Amino acid sequence: MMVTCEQMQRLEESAFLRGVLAKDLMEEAGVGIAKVVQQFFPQTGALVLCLGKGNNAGDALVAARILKERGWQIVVRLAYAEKDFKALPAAHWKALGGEFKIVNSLVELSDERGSVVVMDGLIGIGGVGRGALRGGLADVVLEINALRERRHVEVMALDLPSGLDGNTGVPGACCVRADLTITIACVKVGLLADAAVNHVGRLVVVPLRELADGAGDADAVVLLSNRLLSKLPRRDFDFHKGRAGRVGIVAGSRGMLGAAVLSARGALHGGAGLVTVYVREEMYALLAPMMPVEVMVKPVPNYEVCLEDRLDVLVIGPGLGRMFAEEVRAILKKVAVPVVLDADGINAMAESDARLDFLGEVKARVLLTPHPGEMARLVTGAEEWKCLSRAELAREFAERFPNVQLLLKGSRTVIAAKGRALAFNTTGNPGMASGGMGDVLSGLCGALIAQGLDGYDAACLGAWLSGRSAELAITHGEVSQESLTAGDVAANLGRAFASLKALDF
Ligand SMILES: NC(=O)C1=CN([C@@H]2O[C@H](COP(=O)(O)OP(=O)(O)OC[C@H]3O[C@@H](n4cnc5c(N)ncnc54)[C@H](OP(=O)(O)O)[C@@H]3O)[C@@H](O)[C@H]2O)[C@@H](O)CC1
Ligand SMILES: Nc1ncnc2c1ncn2[C@@H]1O[C@H](COP(=O)(O)OP(=O)(O)O)[C@@H](O)[C@H]1O
Ligand SMILES: [K+]
Repeated sequence: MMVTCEQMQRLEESAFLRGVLAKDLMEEAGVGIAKVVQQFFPQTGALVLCLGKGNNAGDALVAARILKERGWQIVVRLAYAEKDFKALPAAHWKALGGEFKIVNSLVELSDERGSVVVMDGLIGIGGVGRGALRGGLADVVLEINALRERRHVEVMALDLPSGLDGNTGVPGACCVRADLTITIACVKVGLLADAAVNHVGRLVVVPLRELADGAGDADAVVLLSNRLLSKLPRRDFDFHKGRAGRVGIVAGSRGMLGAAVLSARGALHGGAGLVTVYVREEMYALLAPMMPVEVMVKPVPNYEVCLEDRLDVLVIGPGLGRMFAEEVRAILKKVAVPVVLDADGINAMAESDARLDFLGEVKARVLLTPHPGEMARLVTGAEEWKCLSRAELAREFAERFPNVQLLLKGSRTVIAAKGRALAFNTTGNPGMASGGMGDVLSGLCGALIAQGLDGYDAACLGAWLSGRSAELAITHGEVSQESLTAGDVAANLGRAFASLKALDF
């Protein structure tokens, strides 16, 4: 459920009227935040608490109390004097005990060695409608952003990045740039605005039992493991490869053969029963040795031949090049099974004279997976869509093409289909900004469709899993955001499935 800050405050007020205690909510929030920290930062280090005077600071203090017991070194930067704390955070300030360091400025941490994680507990929904940050809060925000930029510390914002308008998502002049935002109970609408993305970063929701339902936008959801897991088919003991599904892949061309390999790896590690990659005869000798041995590589004189095979889904486009556009369009006119249309598959349509009308005439269900550049090519000329946000564009597009499910890629991937809630992915990191990530995703989505999911569910699950895989490659593997490759994402999909089943954040 997505809420405005005012709706969130009303939810809290009605919980208090039912007898729920603010201190219990804060304890539950803090326990959840500590779990999130342990998931994303399995190695302990220095935890720098940046505290305002309200309950947002209280959440941070509860989490810090727990993390201190688990071995984190606590450092505190106060935006106000200690005496200014409201009652609840004041109590948790006392409970934190001694044994921590107070700094007057975060500049003091510029040369701190080891892992440093900053927690922004400056201000949450209490800042709504109060204008730009002032005084001590503004000073600390500037210090956080400077430390993040120069010292490469990780910044976690609690509930909202301080300085962000939680309703519109517009960042104020002083606004925390977080790598991770841990929002409490419900997602505040502003967190999903296009303007907010570089301040929010990875979005995590810590649920609170007593604030679970209520008013808000039910036509939009964020993708969370607890909702996604039920979409993943549970395998019977006598499951076999035929039931796991047959994925056909039309991908790769001279200069871009690796795209076919990455897509096939996405399909294999996504659980497909049988994966067949179709390759032009003249490329066969080059591509076949590059493929994982589990993949069937079929030389064809023309890609339309794939229509003769028994398949459950056809993935078309990764690294296909522009010279087979006619064949792609011919396949789309005849294909009966669901299609995942990516990259040059999308370009093949964008280049046709009919463009969007062509898409409307395709009989099969099509999961379209454009990145923003491919999307722009596809809707060129559709003037009415020029000024829309990513979410609005996805919604309008899905409304116009009922046979299409849209996965619009980006740091905040959105998924839309007619009659379904607009879904915002939460996982992934800037390490994914390198070639081939989308190729893995296309094969992964294909595998999920082959296992019986519809295109919308496959897109939701595929986006979450590929982003989570990128995260796990960094937290549990030997790579950094800089060194992460699409191959790492394919290789870590098993960890991502395990993480989904563990109901990780
Ligand atoms: N209620 C609960 O039980 C639960 C609450 N929860 C948590 O509490 C958070 C809300 O806490 P909150 O209401 O205490 O407000 P919070 O955001 O900490 O700060 C408000 C303070 O900031 C100040 N201030 C405001 N604007 C300013 C400006 N522009 N520039 C400078 N200062 C400004 C203002 O000071 P004033 O100006 O009034 O003196 C005020 O004292 C919520 O986001 C969530 O994290 C969860 O644990 C769930 C249970
Ligand atoms: N900063 C980021 N945060 C999260 N996910 C990202 C980020 N950058 C890229 N991605 C994801 O990586 C993938 C890139 O896909 P795409 O651009 O099609 O790659 P390619 O065409 O090279 O295979 C998409 O799933 C996208 O959502
Ligand atoms: K905050």
